[in-house]
Amino acid sequence: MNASVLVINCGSSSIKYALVPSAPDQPRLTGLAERLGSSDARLKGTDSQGETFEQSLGAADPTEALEAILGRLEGRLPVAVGHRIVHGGERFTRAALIDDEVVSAIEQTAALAPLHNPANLAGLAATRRLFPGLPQVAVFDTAFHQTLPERAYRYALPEALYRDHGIRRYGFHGTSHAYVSRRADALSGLEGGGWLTAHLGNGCSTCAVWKGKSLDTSMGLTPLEGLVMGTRSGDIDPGLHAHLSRQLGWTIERIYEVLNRGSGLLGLSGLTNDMRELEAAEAEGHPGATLALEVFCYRIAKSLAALSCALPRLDGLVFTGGIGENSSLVRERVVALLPHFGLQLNRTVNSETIRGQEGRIDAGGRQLWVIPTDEEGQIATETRQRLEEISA
Ligand SMILES: Nc1ncnc2c1ncn2[C@@H]1O[C@H](COP(=O)(O)OP(=O)(O)O)[C@@H](O)[C@H]1O
Ligand SMILES: CC(=O)OP(=O)(O)O
Ligand SMILES: [Mg+2]
Repeated sequence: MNASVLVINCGSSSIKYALVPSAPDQPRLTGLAERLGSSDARLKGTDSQGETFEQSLGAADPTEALEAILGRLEGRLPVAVGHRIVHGGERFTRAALIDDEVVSAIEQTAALAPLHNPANLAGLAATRRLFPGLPQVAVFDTAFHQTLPERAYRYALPEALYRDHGIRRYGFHGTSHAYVSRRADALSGLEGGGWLTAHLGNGCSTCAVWKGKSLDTSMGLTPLEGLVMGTRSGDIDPGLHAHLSRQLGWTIERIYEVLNRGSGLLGLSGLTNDMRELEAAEAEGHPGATLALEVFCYRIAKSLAALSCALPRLDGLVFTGGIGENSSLVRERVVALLPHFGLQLNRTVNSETIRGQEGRIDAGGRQLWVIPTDEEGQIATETRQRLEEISA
């Protein structure tokens, strides 16, 4: 199919979009409508000349924001829309063409991802209204991890909670882990290697990939499990909820809010969830920033070491996401915590590797890669593949 796919990632207060042409050398149109739900929503983006723009959207709802996005596509109408849907439960092991039945199946998983799925569904409903004639495809964060073996996806909880309520580990960021592990296979010349991938953005997760399949990952039932993230705690003692409730009288809503939005790098540092600011603050001697960085890197290394058990053979480690792609400091500290893995960092290349570039940063031993993720490109690819299979 030789035409553009419009990729929509609809969050609780923002819509990210990308118009992805089939030819990689053609420019993408990308942007972000943010602060939706406030009276001061804004649309920012980049046009085909690479010029940035910003416009006010007032008190726009998702439909109005999508209409404004359409106005920025420079008349290049897409042939299909690909939606990022965070939770696909056990039902979706791959991308799905959207119809009423698929929408109702996604609605049923909404309880498992209350932060993400309702917003994804609102975007889906608005785009279906705006583009009634276009095929729309749902691409799930969870689908890539549906290859996890049962020993990796089950919690040690009563069986009925799994059987009757779907309580299990699902994993997220699947489009990113799938994309960067495939690139690592291609760049290394290893067909179907054993990779540990670390997606470090605002949300952070690790994954063990063997012959192109996810065998384990750090996120679980929800995107809160696992690593320390920008504002999310990652792993905590499951006894914490009862303790906070009994000792401090906290409600479940308050605990949820603190673990999701007040913890992680922000909570530890008492300063910010932004890695750039933390690095600058640490350099100036801010103790909270130093601690946040230390815990962040240690937990990544610990998670990678644990996930290595899932792999028959470890060929190397891949860093991606805003932090993984840009922070040479975080990469250096994580690698330094894994000396027994036979990892040797090429410090010069590591500190010179810049955003937007793929690069190998080891000095021998197991491979170390920085690979910029491309969730939008991967969603467009899976959208095209699904439509080609259906029309074949
Ligand atoms: N040059 C940089 N150095 C260190 N961290 C960076 C740099 N650029 C971006 N980051 C960090 O990347 C994180 C955001 O990652 P990103 O993948 O863009 O987020 P999202 O998950 O929202 O897509 C932030 O913590 C930000 O500070
Ligand atoms: C699932 C998840 O954590 O997504 P994000 O990183 O976009 O918040
Ligand atoms: Mg992200």
